[in-house]
Amino acid sequence: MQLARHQNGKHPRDKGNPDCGDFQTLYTDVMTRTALHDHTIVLIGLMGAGKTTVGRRLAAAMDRPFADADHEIERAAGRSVSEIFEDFGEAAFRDGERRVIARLLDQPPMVLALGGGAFVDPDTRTLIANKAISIWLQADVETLATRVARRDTRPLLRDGNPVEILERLLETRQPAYAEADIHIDASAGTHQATADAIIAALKDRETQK
Ligand SMILES: Nc1ncnc2c1ncn2[C@@H]1O[C@H](COP(=O)(O)OP(=O)(O)O)[C@@H](O)[C@H]1O
Ligand SMILES: O=C(O)C1=C[C@@H](OP(=O)(O)O)[C@@H](O)[C@H](O)C1
Ligand SMILES: [Mg+2]
Repeated sequence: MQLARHQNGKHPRDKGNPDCGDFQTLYTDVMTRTALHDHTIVLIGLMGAGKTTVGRRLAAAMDRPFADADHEIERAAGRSVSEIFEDFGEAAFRDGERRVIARLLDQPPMVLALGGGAFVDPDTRTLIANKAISIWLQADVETLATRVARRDTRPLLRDGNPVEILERLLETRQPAYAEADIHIDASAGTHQATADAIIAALKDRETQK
C-alpha cells in the first residue's frame, strides 16, 4: 500500500491518478477481508435453494471452512435427518438443530449452511443476528420443487405435493427469512454464479458501511 501511495507522487485517491483503480481494488479486498474476518456467513432459505451446494463453493472461494447444520446433526445423532424425524419426531430434530447451530456459531468464522427450517427458531435468529451475517437464498417454488425431486432425503416433502408444501412453508417462513442481512436471487445461474453474487453482495455491504 505504501508503494501505491508514492509511485507517481500523487495520493492514490487523487483524481486522474492511474494507480487509483488498483488501490481501490486492494482497499476493497482488504476491507472485505478485515470486516468479514470475524463473521460466519450463514445461508438460509427453503429446501432446494442451494444452501448446501452453493455454501460449499462459497467457502472454497472465501478460503474458509464449510459446515452444513444437517450433516452435523446427522453426525451427532448417528442417523440421517429422515431417521431422526421417524425415530424421535420433528420437535426433537429442531432441538438438536438449535443446539448444533449454537455450537457451530461459537467456532471460528466459516460458511454455515442451515436446514430450511432452522432460521424460524427465534433463539437461532437472535444468535445469528449477533454473531454472523445471514444470507437468504431465494428461488421460485417451481424451481425448488424440481431441484428437491432429485433426492428423497427431505421428510417434510414426502406426504403431499412438493409445490404445495413449499408454497405453504414459504408463506409461514417468509417473515423470518426476510430478517436476513442479505437477500440473493438463487433461481437462475449456476452454483458458482450464486456464490459469486454472494461475494459481490458482501463486498458491497462492507464498502457501504
Ligand atoms: N444455482 C443452482 N443451479 C442449479 N442447481 C442447483 C443450484 N442450487 C442448487 N442446485 C441443486 O438443487 C439441489 C438442492 O441443492 P441443495 O444445495 O441441497 O439445497 P438446500 O441445501 O438449500 O436444500 C441439488 O441437486 C443442487 O445441485
Ligand atoms: O425446511 C426444513 O424444515 C428442512 C430442510 C432440510 O434441509 P435443506 O433445506 O438443506 O434441504 C432439513 O433440515 C430437514 O429436512 C427439514
Ligand atoms: Mg441443505
